[in-house]
Amino acid sequence: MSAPLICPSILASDFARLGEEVAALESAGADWVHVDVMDGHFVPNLTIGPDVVKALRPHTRLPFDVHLMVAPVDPWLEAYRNAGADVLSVHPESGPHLHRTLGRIRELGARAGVVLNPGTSVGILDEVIDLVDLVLIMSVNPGFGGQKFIPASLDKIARVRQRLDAAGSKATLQVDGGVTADNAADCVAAGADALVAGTAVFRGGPSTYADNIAALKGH
Ligand SMILES: O=C(CO)[C@H](O)[C@H](O)COP(=O)(O)O
Ligand SMILES: [Co+2]
Repeated sequence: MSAPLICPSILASDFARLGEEVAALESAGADWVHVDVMDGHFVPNLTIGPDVVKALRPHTRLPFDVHLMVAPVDPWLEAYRNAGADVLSVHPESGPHLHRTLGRIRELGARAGVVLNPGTSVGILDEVIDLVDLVLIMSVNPGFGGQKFIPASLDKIARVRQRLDAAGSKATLQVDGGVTADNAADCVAAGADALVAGTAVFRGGPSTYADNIAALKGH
């Protein structure tokens, strides 16, 4: 089993020092920077606009993995891509047309991700599997960091892994929400390739980031 990609969510970072925080993640061994975009409408929280992503871009060479919790999402794709997003992930419920949205993300030259909420069936994947470069399984309901991992997510990871393998898809399987060093290995054993973690990376301050990331990788 190879080590998972670790994608720290800057939702849990010090917003007063965001540039330094993303630079510190790179030195600490992170693989991607996960950016949670919330609109106060699709989810009950308001976070990071494209201008902030653009301002962060010169501070790290790590890919920006942008998780869009915005409805409607289509009007924002280009702005986040131009700001420096490498992956753009969308929720089917943020609509209105998932198939068109995923195609548009690829047209913009980004990797296209689809996000499955805890209450969203994995069946929707079958309809768009050829259009996705990443599947993000939410292991909490979206909107806030610091929530508890929903144990049933492990079975869902395994079911999505099976579907991706059966279809010959090389899409990355990512898990987001309540991921810690205690459940990371279970997520990987179930088939995850990439783990998002906010609280588990940032909670001890910058001197702990490298150890926290290593622990999530299983070292
Ligand atoms: O998408 C998210 C919430 O909607 C965040 O990425 C997620 O909650 C990460 O934070 P933590 O690791 O603290 O749970
Ligand atoms: Co997220």
